[in-house]
Amino acid sequence: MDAGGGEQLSLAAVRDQLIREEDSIVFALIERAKRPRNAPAYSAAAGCGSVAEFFVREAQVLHAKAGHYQKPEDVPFLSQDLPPPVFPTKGYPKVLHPFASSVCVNDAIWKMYFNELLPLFTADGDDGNYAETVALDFACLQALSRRIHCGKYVAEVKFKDAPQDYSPPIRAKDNNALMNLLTFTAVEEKVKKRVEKKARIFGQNVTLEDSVGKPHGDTCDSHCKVDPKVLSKLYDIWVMPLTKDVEVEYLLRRLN
Ligand SMILES: C=C(O[C@@H]1C=C(C(=O)O)C=C[C@H]1O)C(=O)O
Repeated sequence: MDAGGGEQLSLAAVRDQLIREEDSIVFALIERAKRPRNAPAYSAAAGCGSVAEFFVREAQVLHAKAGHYQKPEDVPFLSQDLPPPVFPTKGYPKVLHPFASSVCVNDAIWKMYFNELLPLFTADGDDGNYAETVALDFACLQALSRRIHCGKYVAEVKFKDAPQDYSPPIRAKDNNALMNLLTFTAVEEKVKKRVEKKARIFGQNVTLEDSVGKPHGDTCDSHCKVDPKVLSKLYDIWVMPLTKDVEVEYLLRRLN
């Protein structure tokens, strides 16, 4: 994470990075929405997995060889053993507890994405473009996973800022108390509103005839490439809760 790459890891810097990750998620969903659902890409073929599983496994091998998956927020899907990088990698400052690399909620992200989210923002249908479709899915999965696993940095900063508050529930393994401590409802409300607005702005059709001062409200949402409400729902019921699960998971091991 860029915010984790500098000398000072601060909550403001990590939150700035999360805001930047929103752009990647909104754009990835907009790209995927170009294609219909294309359900056959997700059903297992005889003897092997689906096109989507095949693509993700093979793409991750290539990414790993190129030097990806070295940072704690870059976590592969499908519990895959990956090859080492072919080229020397720069390394990253070790600002997190060593256990950070084993905190992973990608199984939940995978299920959420294919079972719940995809039907909300893709049109019914099958245009046969499965290779392109699963490449777009991979981009969505990676963007979501990266954002959610940045929760490790959030947790580290919160712990460092108030070890006296976090240490007792960590020692007591009190998940609920930790969840309450790390939750900032006002911040979450802003996040939901901002991603909805980003979907509205990034997903509009841009034409040279656009009139200045045209309203960008709910009235034009039906023309957006991804329904802005889907973005706020995605963050509300999946992205933020999973980020907080990562935070709790990280904190529970912070004193080991
Ligand atoms: C990530 C944070 O922790 C929690 C999760 C949030 C999120 O996923 O956007 C926002 C606020 C907090 O409830 C944070 O405090 O910034």
